[in-house]
Amino acid sequence: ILRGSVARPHLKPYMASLQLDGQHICGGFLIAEQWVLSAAHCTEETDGKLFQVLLGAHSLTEPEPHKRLYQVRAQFPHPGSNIHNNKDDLLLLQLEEKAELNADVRVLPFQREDRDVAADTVCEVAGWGTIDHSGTRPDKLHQVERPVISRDVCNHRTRHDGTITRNMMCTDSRRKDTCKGDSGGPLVCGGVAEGVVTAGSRVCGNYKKPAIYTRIAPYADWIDSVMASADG
Ligand SMILES: O=C(O)c1[nH]c2ccc(F)cc2c1NC(=O)[C@H]1C[C@@H]1c1ccccc1
Repeated sequence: ILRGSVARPHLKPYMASLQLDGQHICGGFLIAEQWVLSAAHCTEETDGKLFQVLLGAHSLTEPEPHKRLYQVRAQFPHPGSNIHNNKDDLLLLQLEEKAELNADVRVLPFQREDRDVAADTVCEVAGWGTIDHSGTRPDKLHQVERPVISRDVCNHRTRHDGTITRNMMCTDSRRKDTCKGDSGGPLVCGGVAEGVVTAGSRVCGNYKKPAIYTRIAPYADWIDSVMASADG
């Protein structure tokens, strides 16, 4: 998160850190007791290894009361996701067991109504991604508020030039922005997850390249079917 602030500890109890060998790779969030939603691109360099999912954390390194690392039973990248573009950039992770819910570990509801969030709506996004242009990696969760920009503005020739589909949405990236390591985290508007930070490589903090999110509502049926099928 560029030019945001340290989050209030454990006030975003749905946040997950997707890790490999103890290293934060991407964000994610708890959508059900045994399920975390993230971004499919985050699995690109894992050569088949499964993530571990850290829940209940504020600091990535310090001991905290409800912090717990969960094994993943199975990972389900959206079948339409691919390395060439940001389409269908969603990943469902089934935890090895149901997460123990408490003050620091809670499910975040996601939007099921497929209607665009109005431009200028201020939403918030959090993560353990880079916090400056030198790529400094924070130990504590950071957050930032960002206004939604319309798909037409985001698709302008000088911005994302028509690549933003109706299954995506954008926020203004002037100065304050998401960045590497924040991918997979939720864009929360009015207490509901409306989008997932896409994990395609992208410049951060440049107003010419707004942040891109996968809208969740269009995928509600896919999410429900995967959770129902995998004895979730
Ligand atoms: O965050 C992303 O956009 C993104 N997209 C990817 C695609 C493939 C892929 F193998 C990884 C990623 C990845 N995450 C990262 O590189 C994470 C490792 C870097 C990081 C940055 C800040 C703080 C901690 C760790």
